[in-house]
Amino acid sequence: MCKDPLHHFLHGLPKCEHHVHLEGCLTPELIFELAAKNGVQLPDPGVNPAYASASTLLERYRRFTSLDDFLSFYFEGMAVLLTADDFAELAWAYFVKAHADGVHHAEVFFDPQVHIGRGIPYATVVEGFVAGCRRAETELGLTTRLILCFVRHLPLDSAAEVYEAALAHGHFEDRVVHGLGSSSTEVGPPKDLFRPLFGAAKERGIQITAHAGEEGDPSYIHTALEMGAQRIDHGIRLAEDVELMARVAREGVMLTVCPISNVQLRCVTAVSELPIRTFLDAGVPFSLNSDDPAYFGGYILDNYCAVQEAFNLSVAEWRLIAENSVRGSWIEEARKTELLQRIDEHIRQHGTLAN
Ligand SMILES: Nc1ncnc2[nH]cnc12
Ligand SMILES: [Zn+2]
Repeated sequence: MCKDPLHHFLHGLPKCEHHVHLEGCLTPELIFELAAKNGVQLPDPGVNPAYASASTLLERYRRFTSLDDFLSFYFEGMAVLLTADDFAELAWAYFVKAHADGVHHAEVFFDPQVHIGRGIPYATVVEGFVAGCRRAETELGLTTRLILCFVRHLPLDSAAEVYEAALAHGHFEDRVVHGLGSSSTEVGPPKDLFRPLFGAAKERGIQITAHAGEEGDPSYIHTALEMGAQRIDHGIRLAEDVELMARVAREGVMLTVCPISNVQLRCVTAVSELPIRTFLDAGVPFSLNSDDPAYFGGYILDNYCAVQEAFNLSVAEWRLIAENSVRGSWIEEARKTELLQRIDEHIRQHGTLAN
């Protein structure tokens, strides 16, 4: 728990999370547990000593050197997920944590291409994650949205295959899958790799978001917007291009910022280096998120607290962040109104105590 006097206020502040990878909620304990249950061979600790135990794996997670260094563990870890129940258990574990942190609405990413690549059918992955979402809605009162991420380290054909699978199952029409994203390694693959798929999706009215400007320079953000992205995941390097930043503010494009992730992956050396103040001053809407909480050692409330400790924001600024998180969510107007009222009530009850 953080020491800031605003901790209690931040805990109860109604939150929306828009940037969390369900596979990034796989803790070392669950990796070892599922590997044993499913008879999956983890990497040989003789070759990679990090895999000696759950605690050595966790220690290794504190020493990521880059996005790609993290991704190698992230893609290795998810190999233990085999059955629909495994995916459901993973999603449920995240929602329980998120609910305890004051999340009311969660939009969650998943990477079907990677699971298909290791022989798990698309339908099994979605069945499990949807079961976790439905349980969170029924038992915790959350609203949830599943966002299918294309991964940039695999060929366009494999992204097209999952897009076709989602279409064939009617998952966009039925709102089982609410939108598309793109993630994985940033600098290297063509910036506009998913242009044909995003173009086709846009014509069908499917929502689009894209990881950009995490390690890559602002031109990655520019390209993502040009391809139809309505939100930008991370986007921290936007502050390096004042003109583009003014456009993002003018168009109300929300950034889904992940402060602890950015420190853990060495995009910045401390949360205080993030352009939070710059974005507030420029009118750029953003939400605060956990990205891959099991790997980075912090869920959403830890991220809110880290920002508070670094920037000492006012209650009015927290109101703006919370309200923008609602406005940038892919939910119906009635749900937005309800969440905005909850924020208002929380601030009227606890805001003056926090000041
Ligand atoms: N931080 C991140 N950036 C890009 N792809 C990811 N996949 C999971 N976490 C990611
Ligand atoms: Zn991410």
